[in-house]
Amino acid sequence: MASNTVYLTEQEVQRIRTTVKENAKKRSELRGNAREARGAKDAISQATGAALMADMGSMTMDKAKESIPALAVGQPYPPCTKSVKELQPMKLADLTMETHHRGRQLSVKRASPVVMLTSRSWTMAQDEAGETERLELLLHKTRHRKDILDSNSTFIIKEPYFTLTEEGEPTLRIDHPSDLVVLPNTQDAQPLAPDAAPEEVEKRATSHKQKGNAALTKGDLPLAHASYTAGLALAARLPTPDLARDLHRNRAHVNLLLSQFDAAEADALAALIPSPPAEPVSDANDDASLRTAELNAKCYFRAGTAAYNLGRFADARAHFERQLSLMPQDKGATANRTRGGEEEGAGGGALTAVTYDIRDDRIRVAPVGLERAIVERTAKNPSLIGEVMGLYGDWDGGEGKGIESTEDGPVVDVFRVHDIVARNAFGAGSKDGQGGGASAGLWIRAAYLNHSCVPNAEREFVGDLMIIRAIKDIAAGEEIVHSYDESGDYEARQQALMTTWGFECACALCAAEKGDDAAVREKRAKLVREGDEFLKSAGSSTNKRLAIVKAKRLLAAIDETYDEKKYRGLPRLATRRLQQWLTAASARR
Ligand SMILES: C[S@@+](CC[C@H](N)C(=O)[O-])C[C@H]1O[C@@H](n2cnc3c(N)ncnc32)[C@H](O)[C@@H]1O
Repeated sequence: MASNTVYLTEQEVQRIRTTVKENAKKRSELRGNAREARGAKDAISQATGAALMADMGSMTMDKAKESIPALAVGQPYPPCTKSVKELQPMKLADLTMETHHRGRQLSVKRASPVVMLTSRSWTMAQDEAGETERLELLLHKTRHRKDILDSNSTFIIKEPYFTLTEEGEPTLRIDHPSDLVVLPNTQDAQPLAPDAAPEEVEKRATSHKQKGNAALTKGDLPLAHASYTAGLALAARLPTPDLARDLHRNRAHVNLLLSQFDAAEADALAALIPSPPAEPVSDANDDASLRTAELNAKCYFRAGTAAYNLGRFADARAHFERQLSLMPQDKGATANRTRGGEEEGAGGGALTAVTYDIRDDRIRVAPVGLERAIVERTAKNPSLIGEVMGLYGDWDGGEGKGIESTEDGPVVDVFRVHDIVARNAFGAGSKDGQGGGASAGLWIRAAYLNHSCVPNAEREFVGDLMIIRAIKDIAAGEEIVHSYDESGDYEARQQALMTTWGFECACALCAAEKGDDAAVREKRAKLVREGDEFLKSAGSSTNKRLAIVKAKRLLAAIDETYDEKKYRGLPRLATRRLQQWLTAASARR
């Protein structure tokens, strides 16, 4: 994104820098020190008070204060790449300061209310030995729109990281969602004997299905999903597949609602009834085949919706075509089919944060809502992980590089997502990505396009649909390039490209501008600034004729700074905005 530099006062910048650096120093000095035990009673009452304050704050003005969180970034570490089974259990008493306890796992339960803040939530947790410690979850603190910590389940923390909060308080801190495993609440599960009679198995599986349906009606999607899954485990033991198909079909629907599109498509296809042959139903008396066609059409609709949301438009179209061929009279199917072929950006989440990156000492505004949406979407849909993680980012994942799952589920490195978003996201609704992080999105295919100041393509948006449009003839095999930053001022452009994307542009235009005399460049930059000032006031000018004369004069002055021969065939970016204004103003006259 071109405009992710935030304008803070020098004092504020210094304060953020100093705090983050001092914290980093303090943390490194404490590394390896033994943890100090906490008094359970005090710890719990501290969390209870803070939770109350946070709740009250969320209803009052304090929310605004927390709604732009400040986050220190640039000290990435990989997520745990082992399964819980492969890790050695440890106790809270074994924790040492500023340590990633590699190869270990910690089992705790929540012992206090959850303090829910915008970018993080925390609680006091207790292990079996009765020790208490603070546990904090960053950014990715919700699952199924519910705070993960707000649960009575057992939490397994994989390779726990024990550190200090920004305020200097010791805490267990979880950045990668996959480092926290929430054990299902198995209290009421009574396993069925392996040799139970099929009637008994069917009865139990049906009861899970009914429980799932009831949960779905109430909107309790996680419970509906768990119930259908429990039902499926039993239905697999039955001699006939009908109940399993029903459960798959229902779970496909829940998976769609949970944005688990990989699983939704797999469920929908597993629910297909293979016979009678998939033909249009012509004989209305044939109830059984009509019912089969209806059910299969439903499956194809769910599979199509899933594929569409995964950005696999050809597959989505194929599924919708099948739905349509089974139920030609179904108008919904026709509408769905026409949607296949649209491009989609993974938008979502207007939350922004001020970040201080320790690596380059810079303060930026990061669209952390987008990061969170991408982490959630990829973690729920593992088929997308490779595509997203293949994009360019500074942190390559370290030891976790290329690892997309463990036995416990998908693994998404949040630090890599952060860096990828910084280098690859664009703001929808404006060509240059200006407009802050609120409407930012990651368009995976477009993100593979490189920059040139002499582009052969431009991006445009229709809603969240990004269109890459050729602006000149492009030969077969020629690289398609667009401009990340169209600033007419060479220095400003180079600075934006370096700050946001980390490279120095070496295109023909930059080579020519770099070769210009410093005095010429300064003169041009000064005229561009003058032009910008002029454009700001030109709209309100009462004497249009005079304004046009002035614009033409400025344009001629900028033009003069370009050497005719050297700039032959190259765009004169510094003149662009004035040119555009003049064209529009002349047309209006
Ligand atoms: C949006 S990505 C473009 C795709 C990227 N090249 C890749 O392979 O994933 C932006 C990154 O590509 C590189 N890049 C893009 N245009 C470039 C150019 N003209 N010169 C050098 N590096 C460029 C920079 O590293 C930049 O941070």
